[in-house]
Amino acid sequence: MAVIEVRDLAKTYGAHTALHGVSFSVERGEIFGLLGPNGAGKTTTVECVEGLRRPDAGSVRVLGLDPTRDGRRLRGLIGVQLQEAHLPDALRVGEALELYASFYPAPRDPARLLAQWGLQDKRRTRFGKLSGGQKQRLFIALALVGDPRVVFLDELTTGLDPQARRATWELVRQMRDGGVTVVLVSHFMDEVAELCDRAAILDGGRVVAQGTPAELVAGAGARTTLTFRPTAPLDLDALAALPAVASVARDGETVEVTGGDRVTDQVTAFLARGGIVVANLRIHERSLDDAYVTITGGTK
Ligand SMILES: Nc1ncnc2c1ncn2[C@@H]1O[C@H](COP(=O)(O)OP(=O)(O)OP(=O)(O)O)[C@@H](O)[C@H]1O
Repeated sequence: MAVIEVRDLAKTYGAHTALHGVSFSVERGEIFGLLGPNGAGKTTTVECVEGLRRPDAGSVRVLGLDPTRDGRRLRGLIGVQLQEAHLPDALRVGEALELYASFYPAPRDPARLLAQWGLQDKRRTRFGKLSGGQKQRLFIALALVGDPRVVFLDELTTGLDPQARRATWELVRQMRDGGVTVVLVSHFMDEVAELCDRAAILDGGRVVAQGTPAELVAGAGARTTLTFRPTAPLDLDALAALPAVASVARDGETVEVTGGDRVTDQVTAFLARGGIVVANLRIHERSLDDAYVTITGGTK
């Protein structure tokens, strides 16, 4: 069942159209990514879904509720990761969680959340004294304290070291495995490839691609590129006729072949059949990062 259903969402700020009919849906228990370059419309979209912004046209349903009409009820069911500026430096970690817990009818136990997010030793530490990673974990704990069914995470791991990023990803998976639906706004393709079950790429206020990370990669064109230098004459037409090969090009002595899933097997078998030894063989598998650059024209 779709937990979030967005249809033909449109939003204009003065003369500037930020969203031109955005549609996507998020299923229960998914981690869904929203990607796109600066100004693509991610924040506007998420704010319309959260009920913080009123769309000009289109429809949004979250857990069956209309965020513009049923905003109060909806806010009790969703969690939003805050940005840093929203907490005063003097507030202690434990106080922040107790305060946010007091806003909800059936909050999670703050002490358990602190332990779960590795902040039990920081209960009495003031917000201003936390490291970047600890602040991030506190924001996530605050987003979860109301026991939400849908959580919105924005720039989840910005500023975290590689180890802290991986630890955060693991906690987000645990969140999902506990039945929470997660919407993740991100600029990091490795994060999306690692975490998201599905994602939509926004560009210029439109959804330009959506699917699983693997589908996004496959949809952006040839998946694999092989380059090599043959040490004997090579029949390029016969190479191009192999079923998995999409293109063959020669640049000086180097041959570049692109193609689908089986291209590496077919090209190496072809070379072996002809007894052709190659030098400098390189195989590049298209990543989500490559696909994103192709889809959005290179900006992040
Ligand atoms: N309150 C506003 N008033 C006027 N224009 C706005 C307002 N908020 C956003 N915009 C414009 O709408 C477009 C979409 O902005 P939005 O913040 O939704 O993009 P974004 O994808 O979240 O970008 P970023 O990655 O930079 O956060 C941008 O061109 C932005 O300048």
